[in-house]
Amino acid sequence: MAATSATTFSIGSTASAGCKVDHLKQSKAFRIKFNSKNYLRTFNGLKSANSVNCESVSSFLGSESQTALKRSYKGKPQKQNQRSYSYVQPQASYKVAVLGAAGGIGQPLALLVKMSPLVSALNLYDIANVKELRLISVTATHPLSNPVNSTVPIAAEVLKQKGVYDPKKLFGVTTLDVVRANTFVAQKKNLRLIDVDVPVIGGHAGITILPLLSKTKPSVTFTDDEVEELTVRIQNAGTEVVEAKAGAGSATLSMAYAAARFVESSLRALDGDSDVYECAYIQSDLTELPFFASRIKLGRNGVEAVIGSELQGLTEYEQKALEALKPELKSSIEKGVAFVQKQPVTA
Ligand SMILES: NC(=O)c1ccc[n+]([C@@H]2O[C@H](COP(=O)([O-])OP(=O)(O)OC[C@H]3O[C@@H](n4cnc5c(N)ncnc54)[C@H](O)[C@@H]3O)[C@@H](O)[C@H]2O)c1
Ligand SMILES: O=C(O)C[C@H](O)C(=O)O
Repeated sequence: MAATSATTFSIGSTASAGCKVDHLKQSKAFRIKFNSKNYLRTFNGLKSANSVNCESVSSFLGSESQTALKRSYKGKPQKQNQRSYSYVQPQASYKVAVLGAAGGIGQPLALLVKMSPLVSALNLYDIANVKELRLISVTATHPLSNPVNSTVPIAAEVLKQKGVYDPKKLFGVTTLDVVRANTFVAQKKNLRLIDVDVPVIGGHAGITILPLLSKTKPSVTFTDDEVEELTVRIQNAGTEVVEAKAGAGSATLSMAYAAARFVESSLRALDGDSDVYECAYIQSDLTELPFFASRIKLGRNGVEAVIGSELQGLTEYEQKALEALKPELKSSIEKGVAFVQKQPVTA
């Protein structure tokens, strides 16, 4: 298997999940190992919404019928007296690597990932304060480094050059936009945060972040002013933090939370949970753009299906915003691809 250098496409914090076998050579500098013996509650605080209501999906694998997917969305039958949380027997068998682990996001992310009962070993990599760099190979990667709209196409091009690109296993982490959308809507409508689910599509910068407020669960009515105010706040939330920190960096703890949630979802999918959905920025044919964030179904092999139904029946405001974001997202994607093409090819 071709080895991918940690330095090749991690310009910040990246969590690579899914190595059940010993693919990841551990850094001498950091290694944490632990085991879970007992039944533990699922990592509920990080669990994304499930039971997606959708009318159409485009399947990555091309084999699932709509009916089969709809059946899977209904979730597992609830046993009588079953409590609202579920139990898992932790396998504690997955290795996770955090690249950029010494950074503002990497440090709290490592702590949160360590809490997952599905993780048996956490390998932390950084170029800061280590004596030795090692090559690692990865089975799935989650770049969250900005600008995500370009770094994902960059990662795709680099992986293509190395002959190891699998579009089903490359995700740009946009979970923070969903976390923010859920939080702001819950505050505005006086709802319990855990009940709120707002899909966010497009990309991860400014107007390319498009929260689909009309698809909010539970069903909520917004005035036009509320839609405008919430949409703009969600789109500018990253800048809000950057400005509040006044030059001392961007969102760290909220991003660590969001990334840990995405890692947990990926591990649950790898472990066979058939009811795992997240929004992520991926190679996509949902629109004319080659990369696009939308809700996806995660499975053992990465992206199992793209949930296209959420792009149907948009409000006029959302439809206009979708058309408006496309040129900007297209330009960011093209910049990413051009950036790689200008680099000398390395072995
Ligand atoms: N996707 C999102 O929603 C989102 C949200 C917030 C921040 N971000 C982005 O996440 C990235 C990281 O943010 P941060 O606050 O943790 O930054 P940071 O500068 O505190 O940490 C980055 C770490 O990565 C390390 N690093 C750099 N190059 C490396 C390499 N080649 N291999 C291994 N480690 C390397 C650095 O030494 C540093 O410790 C930034 O690009 C930021 O813009 C994304
Ligand atoms: O890192 C940034 O520039 C902002 C970040 O992407 C965020 O959404 O908080």
